[in-house]
Amino acid sequence: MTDDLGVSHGTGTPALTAVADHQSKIAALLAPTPVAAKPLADCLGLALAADLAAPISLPPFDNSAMDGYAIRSVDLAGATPEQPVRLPVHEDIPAGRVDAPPLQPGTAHRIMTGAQMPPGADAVIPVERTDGGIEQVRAFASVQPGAHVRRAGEDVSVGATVLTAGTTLAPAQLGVAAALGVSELPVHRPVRVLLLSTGSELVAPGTELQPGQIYESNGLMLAAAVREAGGEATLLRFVPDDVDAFHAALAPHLATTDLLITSGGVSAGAYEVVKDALTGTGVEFTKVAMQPGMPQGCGRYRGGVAVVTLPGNPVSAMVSFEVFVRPALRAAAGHHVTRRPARQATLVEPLSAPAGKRQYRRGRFDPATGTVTLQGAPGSHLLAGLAKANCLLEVPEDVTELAAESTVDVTLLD
Ligand SMILES: Nc1nc2c(c(=O)[nH]1)N[C@H]1C(S)=C(S)[C@@H](COP(=O)(O)OP(=O)(O)OC[C@H]3O[C@@H](n4cnc5c(N)ncnc54)[C@H](O)[C@@H]3O)O[C@H]1N2
Ligand code: MOO
Repeated sequence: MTDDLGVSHGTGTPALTAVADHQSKIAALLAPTPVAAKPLADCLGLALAADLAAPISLPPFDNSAMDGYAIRSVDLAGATPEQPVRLPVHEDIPAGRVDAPPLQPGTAHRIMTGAQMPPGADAVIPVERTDGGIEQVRAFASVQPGAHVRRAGEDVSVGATVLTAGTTLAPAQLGVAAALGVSELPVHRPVRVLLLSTGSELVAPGTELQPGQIYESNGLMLAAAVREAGGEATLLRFVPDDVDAFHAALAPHLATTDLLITSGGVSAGAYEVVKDALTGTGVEFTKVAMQPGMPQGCGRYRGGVAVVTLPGNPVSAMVSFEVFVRPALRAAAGHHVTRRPARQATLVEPLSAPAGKRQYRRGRFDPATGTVTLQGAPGSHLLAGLAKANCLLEVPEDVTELAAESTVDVTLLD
């Protein structure tokens, strides 16, 4: 028997965990977050926790769609530029005026966009089709009954379901809630994520690199990914490679954390602090049949906080976040849409992939041509390729070669 490194073993080599199985395990770790009412201004990006029924109709009353004159359409029958119809103007109705007297036959009320239609009028003639008169008006065209009138309830009828539970609240959803007079909405609290990065070679961007050091990037990148997914992120960087220091760093945050995400320190080396500290606390480590992102772990720290341990290689960490964490995080925070948009695309160049692993390559999808171009080699340290990519290509476990022009599944990242 030969393992994924090409090394021969006896029959005791553990099988790789399937991607779907690890996804399910992580999804099962996160319970739905609590629900609370929040002011609309604080709801952007959160998931609505209950259907929203319209407390009023929209528009609430019949109103004019144009600046012009409220009239009876019969009074303008036959009006043309050559033979205009002349009507006396009795009232001015700006938006907000509600005491305009009923329109008498053969007269006009000057009316503004959004103003309530006066009783007796059945249409509006826009000012551009008239001479714009104040005392009297000459209309140069006829209009159909109902022309330029916005009817009460034509957008929303009172009681109708306007937004369903699980909707992610974006500007338009907040807009319609405000238009309905709703000031706060029941929403799920975001998942509170503690990000922890270890590694004695890591230093903060902005400082000078000493030999053997690299800049810490996973923590910042994953914190941004958590926020982009609608979660709350707290970042703990430069936790020393020491088991006691690791537990001490965690302790003050446990009561306010739903999910701990670590990166690094989980593979097969001698200084794997995450693995050393979390083994025996309820976290299990495994190798998943994917590339990048093979070394993974998850569980509950001392029976409480959910834990996901991501591999340290930066591309592995980000791809693993996309595949395992992001959908679980969104589901727990009540979002019905947990997955990013998927497309099928035509591969521009051939590629090779390892047998028995699902490969995620970084690509640029061109929506105009439906093609996808690889961004860099498969190596999981190649962060610049990820930064140029707008999608992940998925090569199934049983596929080792794809010719140019093959159809591939891609997940859009932006
Ligand atoms: N003998 C084996 N070696 C390795 C295996 C294996 O199965 N057997 N797996 C390889 C794979 S695949 C991966 S992925 C990595 C995962 O390693 P770790 O999760 O233990 O991560 P580290 O060793 O701590 O770091 C890996 C790499 O990433 C850099 N790193 C780590 N954290 C950060 C950070 N916060 N910001 C930027 N860069 C970071 C670190 O410097 C290393 O270069 O293991 C392989 N090895
Ligand atoms: O899984 Mo590692 O993620 O191949 O670099």
